[in-house]
Amino acid sequence: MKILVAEDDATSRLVLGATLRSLGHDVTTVEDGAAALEAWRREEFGLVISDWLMPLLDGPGLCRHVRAERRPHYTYVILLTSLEGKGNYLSGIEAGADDFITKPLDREVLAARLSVAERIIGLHEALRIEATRDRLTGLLNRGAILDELQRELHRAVREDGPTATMLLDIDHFKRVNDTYGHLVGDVVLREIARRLQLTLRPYDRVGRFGGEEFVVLITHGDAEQSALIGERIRAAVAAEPVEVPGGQPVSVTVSIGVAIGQGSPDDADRLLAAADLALYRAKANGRDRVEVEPLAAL
Ligand SMILES: Nc1nc2c(ncn2[C@@H]2O[C@H](COP(=O)(O)OP(=O)(O)OP(=O)(O)O)[C@@H](O)[C@H]2O)c(=O)[nH]1
Repeated sequence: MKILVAEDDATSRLVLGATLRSLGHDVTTVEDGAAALEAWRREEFGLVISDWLMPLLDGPGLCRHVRAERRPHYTYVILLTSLEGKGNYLSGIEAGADDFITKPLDREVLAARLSVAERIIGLHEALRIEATRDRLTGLLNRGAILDELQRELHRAVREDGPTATMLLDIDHFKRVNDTYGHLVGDVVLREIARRLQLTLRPYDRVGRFGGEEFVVLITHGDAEQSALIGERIRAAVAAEPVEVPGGQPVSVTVSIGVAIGQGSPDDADRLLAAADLALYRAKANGRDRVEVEPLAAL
């Protein structure tokens, strides 16, 4: 497990770091709460073990920041304390800590608490996946891809670069359902999702927007590059009919609308509306095609 240790006492820091490493963990140690917060913002840690009293930012203060700044993955926080008394434990929990370990440290107690931490982190992760995935295709669901779009817009603003949003809709999908039945329709949806993932780079994100509509976010996508990617997706879908268990292969095509944004994090709705407009044009112009909508005056 990736663990961040915040402890101002050099000897305790050394001992705790060495013990955690000997238990097989990947450990980063820092000497105060502010450095811990900086490291936590920079990297992903499953677990933070923090001393209570530290210069600059104390353990509960660090907890409050960790809980206030939303991250996709849960961070489990254990506070180290030699302080006694219910009041303190309660204020630590209220600040967002998950558990306490009393100093001086006992290796067996530490190992036991870490296995509880791993169990809880695993449960959080399972819940997160359940809440963000589309059951049928395994892609991000509507809520999750909209969250990703928001993050992508913040990144584009920070880096002062473009970002592209693509809306993709299977052509005449109702006919597929009507002709072959819903189960075959589902096979087609799953196969389109698979081809989309194969065609995209690992850092581009794809989600099911609803029904037979998908969203693709192209990081750093300008108009020219996004049109090329859209074309690659279109061709990958049209290239081969979808194999269906026990039935005839089904030929499908997709229409794609692309919108380019480079403005404010508040542009999600405008970007989606522009991509929808381009998609409408792609449908009106004969389907199985890509249309790009440049975003004017963002
Ligand atoms: N099998 C299956 N079908 C779905 C699912 N979600 C939506 N659909 C179907 O998708 C079809 C969408 O049809 P329409 O919106 O009329 O559009 P279309 O037939 O694709 O035509 P164009 O978009 O104009 O090319 C409907 O028949 C829905 O029942 C799903 O999860 N599984």
